[in-house]
Amino acid sequence: MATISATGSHREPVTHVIFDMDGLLLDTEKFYTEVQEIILSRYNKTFDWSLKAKMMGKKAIESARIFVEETGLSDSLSAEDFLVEREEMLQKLFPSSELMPGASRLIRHLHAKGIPICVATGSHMRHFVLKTQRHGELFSLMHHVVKGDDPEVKQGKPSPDIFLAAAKRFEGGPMDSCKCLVFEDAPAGVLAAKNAGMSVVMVPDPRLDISYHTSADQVLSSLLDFNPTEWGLPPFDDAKS
Ligand SMILES: O=P(O)(O)OC[C@@H](O)CO
Ligand SMILES: [Mg+2]
Repeated sequence: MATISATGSHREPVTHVIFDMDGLLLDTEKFYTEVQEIILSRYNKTFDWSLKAKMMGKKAIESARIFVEETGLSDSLSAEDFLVEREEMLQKLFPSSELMPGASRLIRHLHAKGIPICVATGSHMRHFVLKTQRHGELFSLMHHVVKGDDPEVKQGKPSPDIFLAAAKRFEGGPMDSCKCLVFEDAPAGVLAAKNAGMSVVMVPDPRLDISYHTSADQVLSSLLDFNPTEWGLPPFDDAKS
């Protein structure tokens, strides 16, 4: 089934699109999960999706603090040391990052139709470069990319900072928030988009608790299920009428 839920039945037509990156365009959330499971196993603890839900989409140091606190490890492992340990493993994994289903099709479609598109990711510059190194041509279609270590992003998601900065940098910006559609996979990202006054399509991992779906305007199981015309955007050329 394409649409899991559509909590906001009234859809504002949009003119600009902002994409999250990790877990939405790129299948990189699995790398974070993998290394966090390895680190926790050293302490005979297990990683679960309730903790994952709190960490994903956030700036590295913010999610590291959540990790050590929620797992009760803060006395033996600082957030900073956790990041150092995680980093060594992540750096080897990121260059093999693959696209999520439907990401290439949707980006190419919107770009071809002249819809301004950009990326707003909690990832900092160094990680962004590693993750996108096999996808340079696709990411070059973005009008701009706002990263987590951008000076304008004072606070990570769920703060609206990153999406407001993204809306500002479009041609003729700042764009009206209500004209911007955000695609997100993370609960913190969905809240950040809503805090910025934008519409948001959530494409969550199926392991995420469905209680996190309620803030999104639409919830899809894949980017392949997105119907641009529902949002006032041009239809896919191969769309069936
Ligand atoms: O904002 P995104 O692109 O999901 O990046 C966050 C990332 O650093 C890991 O969750
Ligand atoms: Mg994400």
